[in-house]
Amino acid sequence: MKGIKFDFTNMFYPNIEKGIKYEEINEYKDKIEKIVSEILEEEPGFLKLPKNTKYLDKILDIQEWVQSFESFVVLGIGGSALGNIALQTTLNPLNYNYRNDRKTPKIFIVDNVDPDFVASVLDQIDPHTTLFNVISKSGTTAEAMSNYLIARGILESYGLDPKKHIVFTTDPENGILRKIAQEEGIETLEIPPEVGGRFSVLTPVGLLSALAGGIDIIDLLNGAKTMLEKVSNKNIYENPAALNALLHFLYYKKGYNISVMMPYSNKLLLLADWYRQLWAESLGKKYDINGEVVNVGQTPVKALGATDQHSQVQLYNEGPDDKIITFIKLEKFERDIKIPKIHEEYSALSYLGGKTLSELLNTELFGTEYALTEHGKPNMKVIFPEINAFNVGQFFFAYEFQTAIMGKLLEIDAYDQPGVELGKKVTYALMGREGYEEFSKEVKQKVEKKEKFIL
Ligand SMILES: O=P(O)(O)OC[C@H]1O[C@H](O)[C@H](O)[C@@H](O)[C@@H]1O
Repeated sequence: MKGIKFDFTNMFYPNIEKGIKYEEINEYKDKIEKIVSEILEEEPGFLKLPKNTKYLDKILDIQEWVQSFESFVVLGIGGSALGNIALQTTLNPLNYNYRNDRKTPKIFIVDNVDPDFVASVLDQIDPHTTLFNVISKSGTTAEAMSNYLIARGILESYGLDPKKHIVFTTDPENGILRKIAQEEGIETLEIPPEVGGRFSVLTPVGLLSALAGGIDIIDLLNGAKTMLEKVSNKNIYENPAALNALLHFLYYKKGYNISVMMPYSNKLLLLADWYRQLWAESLGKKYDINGEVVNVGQTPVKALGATDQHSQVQLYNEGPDDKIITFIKLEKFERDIKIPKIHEEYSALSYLGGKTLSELLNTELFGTEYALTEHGKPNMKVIFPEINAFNVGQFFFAYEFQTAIMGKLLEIDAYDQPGVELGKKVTYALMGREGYEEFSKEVKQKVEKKEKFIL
């Protein structure tokens, strides 16, 4: 069958000595059935996306305009950037201005306020031929807003009409971007109110820059749609998202607090960055749904094969039993390189001659998998037959669904992120935002009173 596959072989006992036993899975069979039914019934926002053509139509309507620019610059952060970055690095890695005989803009994603970084992007674009896509669900995030103000300032300094160079992606009603759009007639795409940032890659948040970069967004959504069918299966043994969630949950209960995602493909690497936000913000929670303090969560970590074999794998093999490793394997690379048969006289080199790099890389993956298993460390694999929009759409959707299930298993709200508020509030206060005067004083006093220890 077409699409990605999940290989759980090395998660189970006796392949892994301390591995999960089938009896443990069986105990949760009914619970998983109930959870999957509940999610399908509750239909959290992201669930509706693969079938919703409303947003797709709107984006396709402006395709020609969007692709008439030379540069397309996303200004957003967190859920308003990580999916975009993953899509571009995975499916538009060369980011050419000319691709498949069709002119598509070069995509830049500015997801920080590091002045050196922002300036380096601005150095590369010509405002006359640039479209800025300001993405913010809330329409208040300081990083996205300051970069918007900078972009707008530049446009105005060139005497360019912001309406012709800016498109907003934001909530249909709330936030300052929506207000500006209404007052000034700036083209604006909607983020469905019920879809949170980290679940929004398949909304206009991710789709517009994807389309701009020449990615087949219809295939992307088709992939998500087929995965929705697959993960709607209530039988734990036939539902990869459910089985993956349950395995992560059962290991978590045994002290496996870390989930490493390790693609053996540079193009697929940043799927792991997208996953980090999804898993961390959705599941890292102080309170459960009943308001009890639980302090749960599993720390997502990103690694790259084979690079990190020479940096992290020592720890993964011999360190504490606290990690689950998910490899991402690519079966068919877009290109391959044959290693020349030079130095046949040295056996330390001659074994490589005549092989391909993809053969070497996937053999290394096999070696790492084998070693981890021998060391008794649980590991699994997501297999991409090849990199295409369909498979990437499947991946996004499977992990979103898995996160929803894990949230229910942990009995927490997987869709909020109250833990990020305090830091934001402090920034607002210290940057002088109206209404934060008292809080600013409070913060300064608290910091002053601290016994300092600076070396
Ligand atoms: O899209 P925005 O409203 O600008 O939010 C961007 C990001 O900001 C916050 O800090 C949240 O923790 C993220 O979940 C969110 O994706």
